[in-house]
Amino acid sequence: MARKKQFKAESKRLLDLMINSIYTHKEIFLRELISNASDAIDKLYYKSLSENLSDIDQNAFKIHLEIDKENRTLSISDNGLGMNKEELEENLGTIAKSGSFAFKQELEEKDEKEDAVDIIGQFGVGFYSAFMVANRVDVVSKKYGEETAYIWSSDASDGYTIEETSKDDCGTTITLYLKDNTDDENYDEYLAQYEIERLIKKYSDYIRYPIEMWVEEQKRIEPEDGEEQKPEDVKYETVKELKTLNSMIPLWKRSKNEITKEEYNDFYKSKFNDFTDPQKTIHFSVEGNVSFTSLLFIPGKAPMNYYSQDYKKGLQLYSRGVFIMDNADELIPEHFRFVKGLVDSQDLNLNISREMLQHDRQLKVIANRIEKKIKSELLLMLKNDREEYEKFWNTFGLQIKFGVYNGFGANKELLQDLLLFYSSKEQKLITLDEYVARMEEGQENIYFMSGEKIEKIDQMPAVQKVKDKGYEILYLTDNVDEFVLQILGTFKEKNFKNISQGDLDLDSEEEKKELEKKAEENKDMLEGLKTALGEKVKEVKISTRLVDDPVCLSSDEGMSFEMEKVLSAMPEGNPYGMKASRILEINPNHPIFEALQKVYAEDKDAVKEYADLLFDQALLIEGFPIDNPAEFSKKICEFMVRATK
Ligand SMILES: Nc1ncnc2c1ncn2[C@@H]1O[C@H](COP(=O)(O)OP(=O)(O)OP(=O)(O)O)[C@@H](O)[C@H]1O
Repeated sequence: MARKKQFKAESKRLLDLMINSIYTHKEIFLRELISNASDAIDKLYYKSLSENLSDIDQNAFKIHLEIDKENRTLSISDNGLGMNKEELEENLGTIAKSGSFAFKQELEEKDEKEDAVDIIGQFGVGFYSAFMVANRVDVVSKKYGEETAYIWSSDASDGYTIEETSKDDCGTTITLYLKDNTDDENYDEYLAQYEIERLIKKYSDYIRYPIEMWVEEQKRIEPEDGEEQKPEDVKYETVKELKTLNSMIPLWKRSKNEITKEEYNDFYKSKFNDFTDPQKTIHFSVEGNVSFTSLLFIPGKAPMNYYSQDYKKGLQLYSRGVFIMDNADELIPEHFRFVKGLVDSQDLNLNISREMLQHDRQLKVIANRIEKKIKSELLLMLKNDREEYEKFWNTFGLQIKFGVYNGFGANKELLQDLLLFYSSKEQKLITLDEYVARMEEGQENIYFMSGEKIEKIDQMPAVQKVKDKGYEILYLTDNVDEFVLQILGTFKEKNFKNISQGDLDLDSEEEKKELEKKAEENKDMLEGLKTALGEKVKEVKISTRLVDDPVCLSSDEGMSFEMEKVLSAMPEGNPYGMKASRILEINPNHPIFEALQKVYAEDKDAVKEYADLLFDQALLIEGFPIDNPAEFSKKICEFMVRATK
């Protein structure tokens, strides 16, 4: 009879804690046991290399899973280094004692580089996660090079036993006696082949040794005569076969030039559930204080839920090929939230459950490198493949614009070179850099005009004058555009200038004098128009920005018409009633100006009707609703009738 040894008192408490508190998901027990098996094989592999062992066949290394439904057990076997009696006692009898960690340290002390092995274990607790799903665990182990095998057995509550047993080859078999099902928990699922397959794919797909299991699959029975069969005649048989459940080598660990575009695309589509090929794949490794490999994708299409709260940004995280978490949020900045992909690093500080990262410096370093890499790849695309970049821009440009605006412009320096706006001159999208590079001599500002559509903006009265001067204008059609330019403030020391706001200052000294004279001569009439319009306008003045059109509205610096419209369109409305100032500008070179002068000279009050009509016209041109459309229409008709009398 084996002598029963007791867990130390603290160990018992710790074990209880382990079983009930460390992990959120019971299913990770399999990940932990597979990782241990892989570590054990790594150790034997290392030993065989360093001691030149001829009886070790490296191609035979494997992990084997077995489901026994009758006895409700699941076992995990490896042909790794195994443990002798002392090691079983040390490693499995002492919680938080990691033989694997000690092994790794030993190697490091010997200055043997870590890449010889890729040991996963470090805390010395993973094994006990088995007790989350099992009420008894047997560990049969035989150490390489030793004669005797031992069985360690425990039901967690009442200590453990170690006895001699027999085992042919070196390695370890861990058998879990699954707990009885409860109302909340169905432990039988760990006896289901598909569930085990799913868990291996999810957590242990890139363990570098084959994980095998006998599986039952339905196979079609081919007719003997080889003839075509009708679907209803097709017969199936259940076939048992030994199947390797994991892919072993992660795509990102393979050399870049060996991977085809198709492989990348297929990987992306299956991993991130997309039907469309990614627009861009970025695969890179960084060596240094924090080493990592990253495989990133810019999707070809924005996901359906991209602009909703359901969308979760973040990258998948692997540590030494073991899946740690989905959507590691800190790894990707908000302005690149469309990027999907993963990071694999052995330098991460994981918390004990390996379900979370410690929020530490390493993580920041990785996130920084990723951000820079995405930016530089986008810039390269912009430079070398404009068409591709525009495709990207049409899908995710809005996100970049929000990125500039958000956080009071904290990321504007990083993102400003990625911006595109429509150019009046080129009639296509251009960068701010391109705009500035071809500014006319003496041109001080980067001109822009906002509106609903390019064609509409192009028709706006104020646009003509700037165009006539030979200056390029950026046409802004997204709500966020003006806010973006406002937060940028300047670009390459050039100011942004809204051509419907403030003084454009495009006239020569002579022209200015001429206009001042006209304003002085018509001072009374302009005041009369202002009085007629009352509070609706801040001022009525002679325009310096109109060429062919009779009137336009302009605003002071500060709030622009476009911003007012954006605020009013917000779900909560424009709560503070913030409005752009309205200045009615009249073209002194338009026949309407002469007509006004004439009417004013004959009957000062008659000018009021003209004032209302002109103001309503200006509102309509600017895309604002008018107060009284019926009245407007009536007046137009009256004028038309009058004109024919
Ligand atoms: N299949 C196995 N073959 C050989 N040794 C094993 C096996 N499983 C566990 N061990 C030994 O038991 C120790 C404790 O395992 P446990 O899973 O609790 O911790 P760990 O793997 O070292 O660290 P972590 O908590 O990070 O997983 C391991 O370090 C290893 O020395």
